[in-house]
This record gives sequence, C-alpha cells and structure tokens, in this order.
Amino acid sequence: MSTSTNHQAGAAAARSGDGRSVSGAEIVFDGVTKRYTAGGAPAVDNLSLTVPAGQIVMFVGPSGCGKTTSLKMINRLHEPTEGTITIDGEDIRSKNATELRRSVGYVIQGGSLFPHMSVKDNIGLVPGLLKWDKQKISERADELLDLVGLDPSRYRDRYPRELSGGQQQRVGVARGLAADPPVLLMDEPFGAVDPITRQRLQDELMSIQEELQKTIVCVTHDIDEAIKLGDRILILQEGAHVAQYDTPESILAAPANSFVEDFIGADSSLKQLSLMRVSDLDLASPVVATVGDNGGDAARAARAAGQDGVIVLDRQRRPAAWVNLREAEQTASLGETGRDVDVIDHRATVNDALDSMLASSHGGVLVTGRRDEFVGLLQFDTVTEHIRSVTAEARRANHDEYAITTAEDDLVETSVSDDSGDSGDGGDPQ
Ligand SMILES: Nc1ncnc2c1ncn2[C@@H]1O[C@H](COP(=O)(O)OP(=O)(O)OP(=O)(O)O)[C@@H](O)[C@H]1O
Repeated sequence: MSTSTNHQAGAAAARSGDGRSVSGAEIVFDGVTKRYTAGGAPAVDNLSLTVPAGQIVMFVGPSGCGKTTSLKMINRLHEPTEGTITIDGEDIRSKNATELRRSVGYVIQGGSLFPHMSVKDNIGLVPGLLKWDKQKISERADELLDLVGLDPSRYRDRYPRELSGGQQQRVGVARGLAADPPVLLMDEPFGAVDPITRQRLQDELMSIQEELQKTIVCVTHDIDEAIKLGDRILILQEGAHVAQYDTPESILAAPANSFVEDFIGADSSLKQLSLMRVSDLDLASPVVATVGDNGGDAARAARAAGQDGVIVLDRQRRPAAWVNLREAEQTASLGETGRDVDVIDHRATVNDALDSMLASSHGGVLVTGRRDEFVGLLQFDTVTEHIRSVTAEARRANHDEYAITTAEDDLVETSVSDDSGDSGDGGDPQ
C-alpha cells in the first residue's frame, strides 16, 4: 500500500529523524484529572504528558491505576473532569465526540468485530460513515488485509466466527487503521491470543508502524510487551501518577525508584535481550532459489555453499519453502511445500528468535523485512554467541559494581580507621 499518502486532515505530516514521513499527530495531556464520582478519589489525578508524533507509547502499571481511563479520554469515551487534551495542537473538545472518534483508530482485545458483518464490512465501517464510495472502501479493505498479513481473496467475505482469534485481532487492527487516522489507541490488543500468535501480531504491528508511523498509545499489563513495542513506556501508579516515562533502554538501565524496579522485575539484565532486535545481529546470506527453479541445480548450489537445505523464495522474494537437499534433488520444479516455513520479522527480539529456533528443524530461522521479503538467515550459533556475550557483560558489570562497592567500603574503612588512628595518636604531631 502507499505509505502515508492520504492523511486524515489534521495529521502532522512531519519527517522522522531517519527521513521517513510521519503521519501521526502529537498528543498532549495537560493537568488532566478524571473523577468518576464527585468528591471521590480521582482515577486520574493531574496527568501531564506528551506523546510524540509517530511514536508508540505503552501505558503500563498495576490494575486500577488509571491506564484505560487515560486512554479512553483521548477519544472522549470518557471526558476529563479537569484539564485539556490536544491532538496535533487542537483541543479534542473542539470537535464533537463522534467526529473525533472517526479520526482516532481504536483497537481492543479480541478485535470486537460485529459478528453479523463480513470482514470487508467490518473494516469498511468508518470509511462508510465518512461516505467514501464503495469501490474505494473495497480497495482499502483489501489493502489493509494485505498489510495485516491476511490474503484478501480468502478472507474478505468471511464472517468473524470463521476466523481464529489471531485473525480476528488482525482484522481489528485493520479496522482501526481503515480511515488512515493519525492516532491509534489500543487497549490490551493482544491479550486474548496464545503466546506465539501474540508474538507474530506484535511483530506485524512493528512492521506496520515502520511503514505508517502513526502515533500509537497502547495499554498493556505485560512489561515485556511494553519493552518490545514501545518507543517510550509510561509506568503509572495509582491515580495515574507517573512513576517513570522514558525509553525502554533508560528504564531498564536506571529505574527511577523502587516501585519501577519492582514493576520491571528482578532479572532486568535478561530483559536486555528483549531490547536487542534480530536486525542488530549478523545475518547470514545463504544461496536461495526461486519457485520454479530446478531442484537439482538448487541443491548443488546450496551444497557447494555448505548449506543443509534449499531456501525457496516466491516471486515477491518471500520465503515459500525450506527443503532439505535430498528432497530438493528429487524435485524438478521447486514449489511451495505448504508446510509452515520458520520465519521471523527483523524487528522481533532476540528472545522471540530463540523461541522460533527451538521449534525449527534447520538450526536457524529465516528473517523477513518489509512486506515479508527475505533479508537473511539467523543462525542458532549467532544467537547463543550473543547471549553468551550479554551474560558475560552483565557478570562483568556486576563484578565491577561489586569491586567499586568493595573499594568504596575499603576507602570508608581506611578513612575511618585513619581518623581514629589520628585521634588515637592525639592528633597532628606538630
Ligand atoms: N466507569 C467507571 N465508573 C466508576 N469507576 C471507574 C470506572 N471505570 C474505572 N473506574 C475506576 O477508576 C480506576 C481506574 O480504572 P482503569 O480501568 O482506568 O484502570 P486500569 O489501570 O486500566 O486497570 P486494569 O489494568 O485493571 O484494566 C479504578 O479504581 C476503577 O475502579
């Protein structure tokens, strides 16, 4: 699909640091308070916050701390009692609530699709309300199905009950993006699916974001998800008091207080693995074949390159099959095997890669980039080597810390005993 060409009016079409077009809009909370009952304790107490245009900000914190309330005030599902919220500099109360909600995508757990409407009609809901013509809505639905990894010809006419949980969630994301809103709000979007599907959906969201650069505010209870997806993480305490608001790297390296420390968990050095992306590691560039190539030729080329299998790509350079050499030799024209190929998105974390590899029979996993195009092979040894170096570094850092603490203790002890020595000696001899 085109990248950020048909922006909703009001979107900030700016350039990100790396030169890509940003279609998201800045969101600013200024002294926002929400009381559900007059005189009661506020669910959100004087929250001030800037969500930068084109970034993903994850809201985390204990149950009842005010995450969802804060999120729902952005699209006026809840109204603040005090304070203002602006999107792209414009007070959200300047539009009526229905109009506002058409320019702010909203995705919740399970996708919340209308059961009596087809996938296409679910996605086309907001464009329909915006009076787009039928042809344009239909093209948009196909474009978005493609973007979220569902083949339009197979899925556009299905009903939600004919989809798996993960597919329903994908359609939910497509529906949230349908009218190309500058802002997408997500409330526990991947909470209802199994861990593997969850990981895939997270990877897809990251690659969609790479392309679209929306402003995404996402509530989650999962700190690992926040570390993986967030450009910034907002950690809230009761009453939506900000415990820390920073990048995942900074929060892990320097938790602001003991509340944050407890919240991110004990093994934060291991959580560093969730920060490292597959694209940060060295990928191998194996010999590849294309669908339709002669299997014998491909096997010979692969064997000469020291590979134990033939990687077959389709015409769009997407991984189509990964067959062992003997199987390839017996195939005149390489095709898609129909079996799942072990692939992982280049934005996935090293932790995710490890999980996929453990389930793979090839000692590695194929890495894909934009539009699921093949970018390289991540080998098991590369990952274990990386984990070894991270662990060694953490150990060295702990040892340095211990050495510094011990040295400081020694220093204090020495100076204390020096002092006592001085006084014991009756002070300066002169
Ligand atoms: N509609 C409502 N009416 C009255 N009180 C509410 C309403 N919605 C939320 N609250 C209260 O406001 C506070 C914040 O709730 P909120 O749902 O924003 O928290 P949360 O951090 O999203 O929690 P969780 O992680 O459990 O979903 C809670 O004390 C909750 O009981």
